[in-house]
Amino acid sequence: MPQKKAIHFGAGNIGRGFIGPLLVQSGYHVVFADVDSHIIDELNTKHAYEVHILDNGTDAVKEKKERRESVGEVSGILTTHMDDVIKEFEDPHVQIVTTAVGPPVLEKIAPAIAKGLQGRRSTSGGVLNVIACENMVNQTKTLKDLVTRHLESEDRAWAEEHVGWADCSVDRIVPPAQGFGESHPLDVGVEDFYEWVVDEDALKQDGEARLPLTGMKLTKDLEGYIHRKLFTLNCGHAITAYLGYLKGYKTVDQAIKDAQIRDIVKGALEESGYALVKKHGFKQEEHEQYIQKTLARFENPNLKDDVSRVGRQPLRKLGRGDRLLGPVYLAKEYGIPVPDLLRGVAAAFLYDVKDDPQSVELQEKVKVKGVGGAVEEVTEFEVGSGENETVVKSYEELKKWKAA
Ligand SMILES: NC(=O)c1ccc[n+]([C@@H]2O[C@H](COP(=O)([O-])OP(=O)(O)OC[C@H]3O[C@@H](n4cnc5c(N)ncnc54)[C@H](O)[C@@H]3O)[C@@H](O)[C@H]2O)c1
Ligand SMILES: O=P(O)(O)OC[C@@H](O)[C@@H](O)[C@H](O)[C@H](O)CO
Repeated sequence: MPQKKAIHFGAGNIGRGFIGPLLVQSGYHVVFADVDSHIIDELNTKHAYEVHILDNGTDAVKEKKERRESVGEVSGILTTHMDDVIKEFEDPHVQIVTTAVGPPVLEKIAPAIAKGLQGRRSTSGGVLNVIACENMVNQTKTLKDLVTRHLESEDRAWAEEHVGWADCSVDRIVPPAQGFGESHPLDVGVEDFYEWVVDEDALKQDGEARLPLTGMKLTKDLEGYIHRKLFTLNCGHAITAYLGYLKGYKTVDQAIKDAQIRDIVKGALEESGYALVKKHGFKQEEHEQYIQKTLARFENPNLKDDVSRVGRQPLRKLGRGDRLLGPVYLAKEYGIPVPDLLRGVAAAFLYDVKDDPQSVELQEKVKVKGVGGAVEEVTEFEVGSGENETVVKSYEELKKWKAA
């Protein structure tokens, strides 16, 4: 039987280090679609690479042990070559389309996906599931809306019947590849832990295209999983990065070892945790273990994860439903005080990195409107409100860390 295929947009860290390998383990040939011609050329020359699992167990660290997994059955196309994209979508062996390009890039790949779906319809292609693996709530629904704008009504009707659009929660820390040598540009280093949870009800389950894949969990309660991950792992990660930046640390593991930073991060995760337990009915004890496990993941020294990667795009991270304000607003619903979460929000306003356009934009807002005004605009907590005042006070306190 000919091999089933997957198209994955974004041959970056999470694409090569997590989603691609799980698709391959599940028997798919993975066609990576990216704008990076160097990576695409390498994929089409080597058709294989290695994932280095940078275990953070004590012995492994001492002995610099690492496990490796070989990933074969991969190739690449450029998203700028529309004919190649359409040809892949027309291939009846393609059953799943995944993405890991970053939330702001979804609108850029939407026209290519729309053209691909038009081609698939015109060649009477079968059922397809699309899963966007981006760190945001409703990422695949967002992609569906963006793609639908490029479809005529008959194509839309076909897509409603033939395409499943499933949101998900995707979790594995994958920093940019480092130290594998110039002759291994596709290799990537990852942590051992992973979790990929997909909204079961949104999938089109049909014949060969049936899911889950190896390593994928299906759920009917995706909101609980995505909130737990985004408001714990990503929340703590972002606060560690912003506070780490203020103290001049380069990596997340260095920052989380600092007692002052750890106290704030732990406090923030406890505040967020009380809200998550109330909202989703998690068991308090199990959630505390989840927090402990999360902090241990940040400590992994082998990942060497740069605070600038984790802190990237602060305005996105300060979005109303995202990792910082999401738990703040959730806690507010239950009257839970959130001083450490608001310290984390304040730290984001101090993140001043010239080659990050969102950091530059945020600093400009602070310059033009003052801290309180900028906080009001971004967080929707009005000047004079308790939350706004707490963020401004924390901002002034944390500013001294930078000066020190
Ligand atoms: N790295 C992680 O630890 C991790 C974990 C979970 C989720 N995520 C999420 O996965 C997504 C990707 O993150 P990453 O760390 O892999 O980033 P990355 O920068 O390593 O990878 C993104 C890839 O998308 C490609 N790309 C950019 N524009 C494109 C376009 N127009 N068409 C096709 N490809 C394009 C880039 O060339 C790059 O290869 C983000 O949404 C992130 O939040 C990352
Ligand atoms: O990818 P971002 O910018 O949304 O967030 C940065 C990190 O927190 C993130 O990539 C984590 O490493 C990942 O979410 C772990 O599953």
